[in-house]
Amino acid sequence: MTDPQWRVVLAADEAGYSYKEAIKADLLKDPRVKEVLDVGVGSDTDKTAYPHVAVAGARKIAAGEADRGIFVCGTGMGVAIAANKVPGVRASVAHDSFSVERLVLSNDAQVLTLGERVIGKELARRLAKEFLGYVFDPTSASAAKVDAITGYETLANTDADAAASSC
Ligand SMILES: O=C[C@H](O)[C@H](O)COP(=O)(O)O
Repeated sequence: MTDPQWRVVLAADEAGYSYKEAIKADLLKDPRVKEVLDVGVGSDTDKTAYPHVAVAGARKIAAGEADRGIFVCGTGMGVAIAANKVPGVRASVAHDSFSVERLVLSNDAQVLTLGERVIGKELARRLAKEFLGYVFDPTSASAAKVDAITGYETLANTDADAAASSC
């Protein structure tokens, strides 16, 4: 068995809480996982809106405190959109095995998002497990495309800085 490699951050709103907890229980038994960070919510009655937990989780990755994230909301879409606002973070919903594979191998995404109101719990658990089985190859043909995403991000940030300083 290889040494545990993944520090995984989990996030969910109230609509995704149940799946987050199921995935957390799986990760805590997964020999590939060395640390699980949970940025909330802490109960299915916590009304914290999905952008706040998604950005908190994405910031853990941007800060180098976590390698991967698995974020859950009703659809998986809101947490993905919010997580992608954090520079350096690539997140997407993926509800089938092929998409999960390509999310890592094509897009070098650090964050998988899932929709508790869209797919069944057993599929969500399986996809979370599969997500940790892929590692991006920086020598692959996909690397230049991911670099292009990052290039646009840098440009956008520069524009944002310029706009902010002009008003
Ligand atoms: O994308 C948003 C999520 O599905 C969230 O859990 C529910 O958001 P809503 O209450 O705005 O539909």
